[in-house]
Amino acid sequence: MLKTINPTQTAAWKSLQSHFEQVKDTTIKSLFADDPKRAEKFSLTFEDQILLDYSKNRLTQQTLDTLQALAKECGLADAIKSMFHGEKINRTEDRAVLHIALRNLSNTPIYVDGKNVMDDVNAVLAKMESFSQRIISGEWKGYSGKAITDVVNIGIGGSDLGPFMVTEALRPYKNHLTMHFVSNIDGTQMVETLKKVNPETTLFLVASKTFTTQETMTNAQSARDWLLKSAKDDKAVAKHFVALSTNTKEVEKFGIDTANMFEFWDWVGGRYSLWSAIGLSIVLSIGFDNFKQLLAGAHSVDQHFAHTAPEKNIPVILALINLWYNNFFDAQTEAILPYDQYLHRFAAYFQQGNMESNGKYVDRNGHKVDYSTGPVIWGEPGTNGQHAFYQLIHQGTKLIPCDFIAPAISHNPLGDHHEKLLSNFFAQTEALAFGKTKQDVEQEFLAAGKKWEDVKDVVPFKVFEGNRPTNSFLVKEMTPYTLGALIAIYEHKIFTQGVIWNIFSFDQWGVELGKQLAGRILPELENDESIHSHDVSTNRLINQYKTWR
Ligand SMILES: O=P(O)(O)OC[C@H]1O[C@@H](O)[C@@H](O)[C@@H](O)[C@@H]1O
Repeated sequence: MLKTINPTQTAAWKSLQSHFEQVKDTTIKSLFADDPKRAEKFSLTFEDQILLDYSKNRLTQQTLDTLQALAKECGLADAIKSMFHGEKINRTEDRAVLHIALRNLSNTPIYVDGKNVMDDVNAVLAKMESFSQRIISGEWKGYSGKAITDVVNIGIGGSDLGPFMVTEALRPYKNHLTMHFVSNIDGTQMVETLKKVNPETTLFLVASKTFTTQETMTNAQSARDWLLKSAKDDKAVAKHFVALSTNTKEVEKFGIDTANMFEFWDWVGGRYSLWSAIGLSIVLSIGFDNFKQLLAGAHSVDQHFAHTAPEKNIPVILALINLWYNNFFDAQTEAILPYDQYLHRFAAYFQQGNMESNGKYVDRNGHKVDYSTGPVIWGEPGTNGQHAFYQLIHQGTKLIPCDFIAPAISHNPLGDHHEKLLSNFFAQTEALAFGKTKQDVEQEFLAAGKKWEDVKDVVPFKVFEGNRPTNSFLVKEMTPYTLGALIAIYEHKIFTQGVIWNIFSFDQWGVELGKQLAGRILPELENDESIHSHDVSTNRLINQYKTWR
């Protein structure tokens, strides 16, 4: 089970506080000057596929050692064992946390309540394999006898972001099926999607762990109505709708045959579910063998996380580095910056992954914390971000630790595009770490033959103080395997931080209040009567809406 220690009360935290006072003004530049072997010491390679360089950070070996001592005092090693052994570490929902079982290709038994979950996991994987083969080969026919050409995944949050991110990231592995994702309750997304597809050849995947989520159920109902308008026979539903869910009863109620249901279980968190039946859109898009490679990459990282010494453990090190900025430098955000267009939803995916997991102010004792927990996660692919928000990262007043991710081998070697992309990837972390001094700026002006009088006023604006921390992930090639590994690295980083912050990373009560209030407001919108039941601001907004609509 997880310990319930306030991290700030540990001996290691106190050491970190005094250590912070000693090193807070040390620059990355001086750390490199003092140790020519720094890049070698502060980097790790995962299976000759991913090089993680974390040397461009504001930390010393002593920082890392003390952070490791903190993780130890907070019971990280036991917490990892608890998760892998299927203990109910999601205590507020009384559930185990076993996304690692979904990709447990070694098939070692994992028990929950005395039952080996691997039997069910393997059965659903086999069902996903045979179903996807029938769809991809064209053997499965729609109501009018035509093969499926388009797949629409209807889901939101964890039932959308993961499958969408991965199918985009693995486009080079795609088959002929066209994938669509509808998540928003805003009818616009469904209407625009339905314009692109033909009811005779479209398969809808209704993806919802609970099968009660308002957005998904409303979208699924509209899609069903749209299908039946053409098919004019309820029997068509069985040929065009499948469900990905944990809730058999609700699936039946919706009218989807449970033979067309792909099950998963309450020990799979929504934001950790792309490895489960929720990944069916991924399987349909890239085929089962590639999906299995995705699982294999994640499984390999699971083994690394569970069995590698903490000082060589990639997710642990990443967790500690960002905790250092979050809790000692008071950094509020972290940017994820993939230099890979295919990863354009990677930051959005981990926005949910991280913020829904560690955005908590109540600790595992039920008390309000007096330290900072999960950061704001954001990011966009490079080089687009460089021409938008990097100004603030380079010269703003906020400290923003950044993760840079790039593949060495491009799937699209067009002219010298990839060299140009990668030159930017390398240049940015160098610029952020080492900056540009006043002397450099002056030298540059002199070399360009400028007169000192003409340029001296502009010098301060051209100085980069540097010392902005980054991690670099250089991935050999973005394959299903390496992508699976990369996602699992981030998942376990989030887990590690949650353990140390003494919070529950696998519930999400913070999403409930808004849902509850929307449920109360919806019937109030049915007529044009003036509303007085809320605070004055909300009343006014509702009443203005009623006059304008
Ligand atoms: O998969 P379903 O049950 O539709 O949930 C979709 C999403 O709903 C939200 O409210 C959150 O709870 C997310 O964690 C979840 O991924």
